[in-house]
Amino acid sequence: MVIRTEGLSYSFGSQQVVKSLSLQVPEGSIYGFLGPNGAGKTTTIKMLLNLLKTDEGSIFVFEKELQTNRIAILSEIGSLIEQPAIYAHMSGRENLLNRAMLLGVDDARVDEMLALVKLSNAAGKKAGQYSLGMKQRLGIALALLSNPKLLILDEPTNGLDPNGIIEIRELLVRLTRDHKKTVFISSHLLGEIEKMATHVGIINNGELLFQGDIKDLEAISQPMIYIETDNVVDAANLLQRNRYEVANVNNDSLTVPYISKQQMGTVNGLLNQNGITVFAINKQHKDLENLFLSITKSN
Ligand SMILES: Nc1ncnc2c1ncn2[C@@H]1O[C@H](COP(=O)(O)OP(=O)(O)OP(=O)(O)O)[C@@H](O)[C@H]1O
Repeated sequence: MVIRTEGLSYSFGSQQVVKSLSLQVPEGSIYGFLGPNGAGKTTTIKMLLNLLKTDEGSIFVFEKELQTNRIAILSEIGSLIEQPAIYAHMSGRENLLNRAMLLGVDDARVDEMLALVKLSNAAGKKAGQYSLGMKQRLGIALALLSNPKLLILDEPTNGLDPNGIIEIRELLVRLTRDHKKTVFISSHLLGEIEKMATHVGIINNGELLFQGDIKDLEAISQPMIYIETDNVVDAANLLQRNRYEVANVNNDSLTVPYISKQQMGTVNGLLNQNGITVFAINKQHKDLENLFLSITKSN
């Protein structure tokens, strides 16, 4: 494991915000650390980076205990928490050259990193004029300069537009696939993590609710077919008679588990043939809140 924690806990005063976390982050994974705002993600990340001292429990990075191997471990971690430390009056390249000099890294690596994060064309532009997405990518390039094995990113796509999110996602996939990095990324958006993570840890109120392979999460976060109709009662009865598991029944809508496009067509046909008007029918992904409910039920 690249990161392994045991019984990790943290309190701010009397409020315990991280509760006995046992994280397991495999080598080469994109590990999505998922949880709503205030769940304890940033606090956990700060402990992993030795920016906060743990109350209880232990942290192993690259199978070495963090406290007793701080310098060796931290030199192998690149991180981005909150805003990247960027000088607005300097260009992207100057920001990187400046950091390269401080780290004693070869200047050649600066152009390599600019290419990797797709900022070569904007390298001469003042970083203060970059879009939010470009700033985040410059932040990641800065974090990667020293060629760390592990990258820890706290909500790197916060506030980005869809294009900016896609650019970051593609970059992280390239980093693990082509450059053998391990990426630990926090987010409060299930949909975003599902699209790139290989492993997931889900945290709520400081507690780890789920951890495992993304495929295991998919089984729990199964999508639903959302059906809006003029006659919910008849629709529910008809679907149940046909062995569909009806859920979320409201005044004008209900859901059944999604299996395939074909099955969605069959459901639509069944309703229509029985005189039930379907105003809308679509595939609906679970949001984080509904996922919590499913996890709690399946536990
Ligand atoms: N310096 C602090 N002093 C007191 N309480 C704090 C402090 N920092 C965070 N907290 C509290 O700890 C809890 C966890 O916060 P944390 O920032 O770790 O959550 P998060 O999952 O990263 O959420 P967000 O995405 O909103 O940052 C929250 O209830 C927060 O209010």
